[in-house]
Amino acid sequence: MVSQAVVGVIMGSSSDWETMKNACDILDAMDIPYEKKVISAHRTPDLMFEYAASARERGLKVIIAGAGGAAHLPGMTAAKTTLPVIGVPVKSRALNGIDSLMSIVQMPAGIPVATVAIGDSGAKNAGLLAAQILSAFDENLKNRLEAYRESLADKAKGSELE
Ligand SMILES: Nc1c(C(=O)O)ncn1[C@@H]1O[C@H](COP(=O)(O)O)[C@@H](O)[C@H]1O
Repeated sequence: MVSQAVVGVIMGSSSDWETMKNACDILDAMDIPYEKKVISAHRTPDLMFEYAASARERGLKVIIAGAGGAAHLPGMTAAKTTLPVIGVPVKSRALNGIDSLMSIVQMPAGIPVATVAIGDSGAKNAGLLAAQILSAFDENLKNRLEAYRESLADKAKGSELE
């Protein structure tokens, strides 16, 4: 049986997948059911509106939205839902993702997007943030997150320098 998705991972283009895969890898590792889709505020605006407007009633709890360049997807998604939206600035070819970051982070007061860092690490942290939000209501997930943190600490303590 496929579990009901609680996280929606959306991205402006299939070219964002290499970055956004990092968020999905974390969700897989944390055993969190999610769905992933290409949705664009620019190229498929009606689909974007419909997706965001129906997200809560379809059972989603958090949305992770990644986009590059003129990255309107996270903010426009946030405008159409009161679910938490985590924005991932995808590294753009022309401006290295600074454009994506500025587009996503500078939301007007009232419509927040929780913005992470540019690129792969940001996407990974978006997955972790989604997990941490859900863990406020899920003891087992909290335990998995604690085990993950312990593995990070063990790795750091085991670091060898030349
Ligand atoms: N920023 C957006 C939006 C949006 O914000 O709605 N839709 C697509 N894009 C971005 O355009 C970049 C180039 O896309 P292509 O590689 O398809 O040309 C991608 O990083 C995508 O997120």
